[in-house]
Amino acid sequence: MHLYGTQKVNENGHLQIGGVDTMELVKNYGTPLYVYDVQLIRERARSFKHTFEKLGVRSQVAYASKAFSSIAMLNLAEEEGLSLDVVSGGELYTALAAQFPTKKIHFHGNNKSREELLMAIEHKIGCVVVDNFYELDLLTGLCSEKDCKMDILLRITPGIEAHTHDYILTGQEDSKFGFDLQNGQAEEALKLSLESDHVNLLGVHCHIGSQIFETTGFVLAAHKIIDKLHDWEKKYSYFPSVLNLGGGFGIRYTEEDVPLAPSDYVEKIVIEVKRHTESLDLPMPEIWIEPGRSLVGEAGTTLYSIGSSKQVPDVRKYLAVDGGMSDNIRPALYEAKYEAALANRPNDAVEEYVSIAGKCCESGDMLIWDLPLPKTNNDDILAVFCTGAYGYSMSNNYNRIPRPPVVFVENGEAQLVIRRETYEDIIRHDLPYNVNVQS
Ligand SMILES: Cc1ncc(COP(=O)(O)O)c(C=O)c1O
Ligand SMILES: N[C@@H](CCCC[NH3+])C(=O)O
Repeated sequence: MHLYGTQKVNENGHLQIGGVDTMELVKNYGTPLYVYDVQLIRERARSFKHTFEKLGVRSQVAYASKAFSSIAMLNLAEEEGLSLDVVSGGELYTALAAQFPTKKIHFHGNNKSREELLMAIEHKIGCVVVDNFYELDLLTGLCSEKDCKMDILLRITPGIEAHTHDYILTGQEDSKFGFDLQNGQAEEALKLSLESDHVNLLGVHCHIGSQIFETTGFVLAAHKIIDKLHDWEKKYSYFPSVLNLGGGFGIRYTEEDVPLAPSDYVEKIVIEVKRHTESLDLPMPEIWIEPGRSLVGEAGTTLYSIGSSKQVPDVRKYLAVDGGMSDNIRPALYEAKYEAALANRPNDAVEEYVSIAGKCCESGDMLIWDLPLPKTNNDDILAVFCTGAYGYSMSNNYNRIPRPPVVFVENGEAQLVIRRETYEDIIRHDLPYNVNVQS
């Protein structure tokens, strides 16, 4: 069993996280339950930040809040000195509710609405990462109406195929995101931005995909962009102050995944960017990155109660838990793999292989295939590891299942930071249909 962060097997023989016995957590908060190891999140954030400091490079490390957005999480991000990437009015609203410093918020998205851009303008956020011509036109129009100027980055698609799942690739030419670097769109966007009195072009952005284990893709993207910036500097006498290389740094879900440490990703990429800019006699831009998964992924564990089981003779045994694709849709969506263990007796010997099913009415609602476990009973608690990124944030109410709560643990203390949804919450927005009422 691989233990993450502060996880250990304690004197009771139970899995402990952040100094708190997971059986205590189950007793106090029930299951399913998302548990976050706060110290591990802090360590990750510090590792990214300190590496930039060590290399003497001006930087911003923006937490990509799509990975897990909640007021408490954003409080933590602020405490650790991170900036913030939001991609919707809802994520921005959460940041405002958390009183996150607005100047450190970057607004992403490939189809920001007029209302969302107005929200960004009204709250004077740090910058908008402009994704397309429609948005550039909309934003300059709104800034003109409001008589203001917004700092922007242009999102560029560098034409890089990173090695990851097709659905989480974003840097290739045939992508819904960004201005294409090869076909002239990026240059056209640059010209329009430089001509506008209502946007201030801070620099360029690219994000090549997610769950990436090598630095080759990042370095290739940076090189392609810097080469183009070199041409543009000669043509337009413009060189950006910011190069944002996005997120996408991989984490360990299973033993098949061998990610680099955050410091290694940063160090390798920054050294290459420095080398390349120097070779072209260009200034070193400020480097921004946007890690999501790598800040929170390994810090999250989901605790489930074990319920029914079914033996398909000579094929497999299914073991069902009290959650599933409603709290972790990644296996169904990406065939994502996870490891798990019994939280109440993690060191017991393996006796069989079982496949962990969710409780949703969907054959594809399987969390883990062929998991080695001791023989289980209904008092057992299954801990699924590494669920901190895109677990809660992609959770849903399929089959009208309430979302589980989230607990932060640190230094032996547990704190509820998102409460469990109730059935009342589930019907909160429903209205009856009364055929006799015309409205
Ligand atoms: C623009 C942008 N930045 C950052 C991220 C965060 O990615 P990850 O969670 O893989 O670090 C994403 C999501 O893939 C993204 O689309
Ligand atoms: N949600 C995805 C990654 C997409 C990231 C957003 N661009 C995942 O769970 O892996």
